[in-house]
Formats: sequence, C-alpha cells, structure tokens
Amino acid sequence: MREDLQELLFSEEQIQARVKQMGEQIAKDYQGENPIAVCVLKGAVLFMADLIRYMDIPLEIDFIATSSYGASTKSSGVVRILKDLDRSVEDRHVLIVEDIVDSGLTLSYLRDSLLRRNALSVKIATAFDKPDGRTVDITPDYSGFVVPNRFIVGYGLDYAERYRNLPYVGVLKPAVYEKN
Ligand SMILES: O=P(O)(O)OC[C@H]1O[C@H](OP(=O)(O)OP(=O)(O)O)[C@H](O)[C@@H]1O
Ligand code: HPA
Ligand SMILES: [Mg+2]
Repeated sequence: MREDLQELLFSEEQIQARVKQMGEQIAKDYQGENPIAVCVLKGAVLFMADLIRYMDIPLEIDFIATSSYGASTKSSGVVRILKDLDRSVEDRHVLIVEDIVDSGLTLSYLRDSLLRRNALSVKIATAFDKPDGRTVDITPDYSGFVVPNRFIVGYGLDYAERYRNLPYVGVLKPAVYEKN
C-alpha cells in the first residue's frame, strides 16, 4: 500500500509517542472528573483506542458516526449522523475524539449538537489538524500533529474506505483519486 503514498508524514513510532503525551496531558486536565470520551466513527477509531489507554482516570466511552466525505477528497458540506450516542451527555464533561479537523464542519456540527444536549463541557482532541482546510472557525483543544493542506490517509483516515489500517500516515498520490 505504500506505493499509493506520495510521502510518509508520520511513522508509527512518532504517532504512538505523541498520542502517549496527549493521553497523559488530557488525563491530568480531567483529574477528579469522570468524562465521556466520544469517538467519531469511523476515522477516529484507532486514535481513540490508543488515546484512552494512556488516560489513567475513570472515564466512559461512547460512539457517534458521521459522514461528509464519502468516496471524495472534498467535504460534501453536509454532515450526517449515521449512528447517534447510546447515552445522554446531560451534565457530563465530554471529550470529542476525532482523527482530523479539516474544514471544521464535522466538529462544529458535533460540538453544537452536544452543547444543545446540555453537556457540562465539550472539548476536542484530534490526532491531526489541517488549519489551511478550514471554512468554519474552530480550534481543537488538543492536537497531535499539524498537517499540510493535502489529502492524507492512514491511522484511521481513509480514501473511499481504504487505508484506515495503516499504522502510519502519509499523503495519498493524487493519481489514486484522480482516476475515479
Ligand atoms: O473537518 P471536516 O472537513 O469536517 O473533516 C473531518 C471529518 O471528515 C472525516 O470523516 P468522514 O466524513 O470521511 O467519515 P469517516 O470518519 O467515516 O471516514 C474525518 O474522519 C472527520 O470526521
Ligand atoms: O485529509 C484527509 N484525509 C482523509 N479524510 C479526511 N477528512 C477530512 N480531511 C481528510
Ligand atoms: Mg472518511
């Protein structure tokens, strides 16, 4: 699969070292609380599984599935909830766990939705932040790596559902999506 990548951005070792730092920092910040970590499916599944293992505090997990990219490298502009949370977030501290903040549409939609459900606080942890992709103003509270304004895959991030299982992250060769 590496031949589909133009450039390797972050190795498995780099990602794991950074996620460990993030998990420990977040756990420190939530000391004494019992937050709900909300994984945004599907992309955030690898980051979530790694991050919470570095958070040595009581916490709960839940899952929400959104989709706006489908088999495209551009946001459709419409965020759809494909699967909602199982439990209420009322009066709870919520940490949204995302793989990437690009246009910011998914997160601003989710944050507003959770605040409307009366969460006590909503913070955002993202593995990757692409600030040059932003069309709405949103800044993650915790960010693993800043990435260039190119389409990246791996560590949960897909193109047309592929590449999520790569333990590293790279820039996809445009030839892969240009032929579709
Ligand atoms: O900031 P944005 O421009 O909204 O992009 C970020 C979102 O887009 C991707 O999800 P996608 O819709 O591809 O669903 P997936 O996680 O199932 O791949 C990614 O996993 C984020 O959730
Ligand atoms: O660069 C990206 N790669 C994969 N999925 C994404 N969703 C938003 N941006 C990206
Ligand atoms: Mg996707």
